Amino acid sequence: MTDLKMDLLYSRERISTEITRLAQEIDRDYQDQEVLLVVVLKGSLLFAADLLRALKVSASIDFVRLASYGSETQASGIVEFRYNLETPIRDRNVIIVEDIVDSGYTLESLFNKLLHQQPRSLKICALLDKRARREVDIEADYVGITMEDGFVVGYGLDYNEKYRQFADIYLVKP
Ligand SMILES: O=P(O)(O)OC[C@H]1O[C@H](OP(=O)(O)OP(=O)(O)O)[C@H](O)[C@@H]1O
Ligand code: HPA
Ligand SMILES: [Mg+2]
Repeated sequence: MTDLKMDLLYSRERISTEITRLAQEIDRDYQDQEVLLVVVLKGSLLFAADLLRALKVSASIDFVRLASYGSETQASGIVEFRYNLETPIRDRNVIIVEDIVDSGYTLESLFNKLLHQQPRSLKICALLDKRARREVDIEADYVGITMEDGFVVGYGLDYNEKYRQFADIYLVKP
């Protein structure tokens, strides 16, 4: 049961189709190389698991925990690093895995931090791209779905820590 009003926006089938395509693009770009997926917890958990399973290229995985939204639907602009990578990324092909790019603050701070550690390459793979709300100049290299404005939940995305468990993505009604 939910206490928010919401409409189905992207079905599990649509999500799966986009992830298959993203994995094909990554496989093509990194033929005969290895990649390290840097997964931004918590929201990207389900996306990263499905993307990892869809990849054919040799892939490792590590995690960072960033948070800026808390119980709000607007970016606070303050990105908190709650825990960090275990893996040294120097000379690695790093792909940041994000569930959603919204204001861009989260990705901007992570991207700059990782860039300082001198990876061989650094790319961004985002399931959802909400361009309407962008406040900083950052773009994902691999984008699942470019969406309209609106707050979404499900498939890892939360409102106040709830609804991450839904297999589909829903648009919260205002
Ligand atoms: O582009 P931005 O405006 O920075 O928003 C995107 C980020 O916000 C959400 O994380 P949140 O802070 O809610 O943490 P969570 O992943 O634990 O839910 C989302 O999962 C992205 O990481
Ligand atoms: O639309 C959203 N839903 C959930 N979390 C988010 N973090 C940024 N934008 C969103
Ligand atoms: Mg959140």
